[in-house]
Amino acid sequence: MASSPFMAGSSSSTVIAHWRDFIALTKPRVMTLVVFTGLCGLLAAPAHIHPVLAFTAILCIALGAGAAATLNQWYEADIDAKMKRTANRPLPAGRMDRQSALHFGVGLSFFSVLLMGVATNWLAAAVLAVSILFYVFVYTIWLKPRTTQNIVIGGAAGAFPPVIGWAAVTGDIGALPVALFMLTFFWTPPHFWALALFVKTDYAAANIPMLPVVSGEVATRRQIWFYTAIMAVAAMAPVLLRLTGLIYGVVALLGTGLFVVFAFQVFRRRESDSSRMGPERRLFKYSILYLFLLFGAVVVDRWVLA
Ligand code: HEM
Ligand SMILES: CC(C)=CCC/C(C)=C/CC/C(C)=C/COP(=O)(O)OP(=O)(O)O
Repeated sequence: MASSPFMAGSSSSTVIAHWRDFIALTKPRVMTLVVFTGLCGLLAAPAHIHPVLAFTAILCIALGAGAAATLNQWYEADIDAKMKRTANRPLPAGRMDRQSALHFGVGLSFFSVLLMGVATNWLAAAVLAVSILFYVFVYTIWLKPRTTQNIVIGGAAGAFPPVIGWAAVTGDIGALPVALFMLTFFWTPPHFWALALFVKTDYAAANIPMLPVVSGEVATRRQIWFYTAIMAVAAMAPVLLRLTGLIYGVVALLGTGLFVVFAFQVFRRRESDSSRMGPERRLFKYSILYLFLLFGAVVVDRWVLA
């Protein structure tokens, strides 16, 4: 126990971490969807970019998101140690010292933003910087330990990638990436609170004021339903505003319809069901597929109907 590097005297004790632990710090599974939404923002833009520059822009989004995730874990090592889901991460498990994680996170942040600026443009680099800073300072450090609305406001960080992808190609920010930002922004509460309903005890153990812990399950189910309704409007907005075409319209209508059904099942249930496929788990898993589908449809729409 005394050798756990984030505990007493942690910053001076050095553990030689395996490269796999550095990868783990970047939360690669979560980042697949972050990178995908960034890629779709880039591919939906009405401009051409050299494939090498496009690849570099997406790499920068991946590295920036990974840097933000690393700094989140650097800051939260003690919290992660208290939750079953996160206790085996490199820092709480003692496979890496905090200083290495800090250097890695800060270095990657600067590298991703500077490379983005040099390779594409400084607007894309600035938005990337804002999303990293937002995730680390606004969400992780400021809101997460303080308010049940932490993920609503803090979730904005995860909604920036389509804006960054678009800006990397065009040098500006159009109506479509703003609409995609809104979609991801209002998608985040049902995505996260569905999960929080079945890992509630974890957050209670770590003393994090997540909505189900503080306000209870009924209030959480109501809020999931509320944000799903707004998300449904945001999902249909691109086609109603003629920013996308019919392919997106059909995918968004069917996909959102199913989302609404699953969210309603979560809303109607009064007691928790932590079975393998209870409504909360189903909504959480579907939320991920849903965002992949809608963002993919934006690109198919643009390339097929172009
Ligand atoms: C404040 C906002 C968000 C919070 C608090 C949140 C929280 C979580 C948590 C706790 C998990 C469980 C997996 C893990 O242990 O790491 C998860 C999974 C996931 N999240 Fe989110 N999320 C947020 C926003 C996003 C955004 C913006 C995206 C992508 C656009 C995203 C994509 C995913 C994906 C793909 C998974 C599944 C990963 C896997 O398969 O293990 N999340 N999220
Ligand atoms: C380009 C760029 C910087 C993108 C950032 C993307 C971003 C903010 C994604 C948020 C996703 C995420 C893993 C939240 C976890 O919340 P948590 O850290 O509270 O979860 P935990 O309990 O698993 O630590």
